[in-house]
Amino acid sequence: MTYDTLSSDGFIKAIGPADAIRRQFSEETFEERIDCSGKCILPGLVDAHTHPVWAGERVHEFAMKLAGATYMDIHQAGGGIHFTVECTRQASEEELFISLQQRRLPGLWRLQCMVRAGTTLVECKSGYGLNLETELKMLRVIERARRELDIDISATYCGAHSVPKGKTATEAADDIISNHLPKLKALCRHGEIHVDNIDVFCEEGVFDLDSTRRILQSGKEMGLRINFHGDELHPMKAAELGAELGAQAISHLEEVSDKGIAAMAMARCSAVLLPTTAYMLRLKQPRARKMLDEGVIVALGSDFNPNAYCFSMPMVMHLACVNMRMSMPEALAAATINAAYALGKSHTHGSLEVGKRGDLIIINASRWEHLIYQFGGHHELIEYVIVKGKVIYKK
Ligand SMILES: N=CN[C@@H](CCC(=O)O)C(=O)O
Ligand SMILES: [Zn+2]
Repeated sequence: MTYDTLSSDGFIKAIGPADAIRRQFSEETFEERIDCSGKCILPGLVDAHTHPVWAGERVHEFAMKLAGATYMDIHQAGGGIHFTVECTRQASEEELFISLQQRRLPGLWRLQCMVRAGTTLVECKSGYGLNLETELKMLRVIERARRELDIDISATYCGAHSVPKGKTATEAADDIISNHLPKLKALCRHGEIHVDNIDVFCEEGVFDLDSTRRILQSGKEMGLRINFHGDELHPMKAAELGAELGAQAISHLEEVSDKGIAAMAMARCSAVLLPTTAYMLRLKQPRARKMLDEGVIVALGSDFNPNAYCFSMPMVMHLACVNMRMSMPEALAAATINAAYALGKSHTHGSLEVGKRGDLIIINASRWEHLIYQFGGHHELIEYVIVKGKVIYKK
């Protein structure tokens, strides 16, 4: 039996057997009809964690890591996030925007690459400015992308991505709370930018638990959803903190404690797992199975950033299955409805249901599992990417 989905004004109007849909809508005219015989229709993929706005290359660091340097070795030597911060501070707003959407420079057309890999909703973080001026520049670039591009965006303020040179974590937290957040609030109120989530990199040598708590609490008080980096390289009790603060999501969690997992399940705080990073940095894998068994809402993200350079949610799902032992249905749910949950959008995004957004992909395979099974094969498989009923990519 074949099923048709039909969208009107960007929302799914009906789903059902092709014959019934044809009968029901025989009087209607359509902009486009797509014959999907022998193909699969899936919800558009949702990427719950990315850092797509930055300038400067870090390909040289990949070689350093292959030679044995750890993420923190490079960070503490002034590379990593610090290097990207320097380059991003120097880049103009236009240069940063171009890196998101045009093919001008090799390797830099990031959101379009994500769309080609099936992503229809993506979380985008600031966090390579650290000072107010550059954080706002990044948020304006994200806002412009939100208005001008078809891909749907959830915007995250991540001014606490690293402690700026010359400041302690406490001083950086004070600056964020007293200067960044009030400015952000004013700009959001005037509709100049739109920010959905607040993020902190809670990690040994970056933001400690107390500074993380203060920043997240202040963000929450101004109406932002808490969605932060925690328990990645060291156990920080970030999961316990997130559950206590009512966080919507915590990312990474390679080092989460048993108590943290239980607390997240209880608090309905989702875990955004990032298989590319664990793979790239040869970290221990997050305990996806235990999280799933205990009822945590497990989502996936590409973590696209200069450290983990991957646009592709199909590859992320493949890594989640092989390295984190998730089943293919679990990985698909994590890259669609659960990722939408992590962004507070599961009521409108992340599944094909009448009344929800018409965000979908059509793959040229008779079984949907091919999208995960064919590692790196998504360019061949994905024929259409549709956002709000509009074809935004056609192979
Ligand atoms: N862990 C912190 N932030 C990023 C890495 C950012 C960078 O290295 O530029 C992450 O999620 O992996
Ligand atoms: Zn990240």
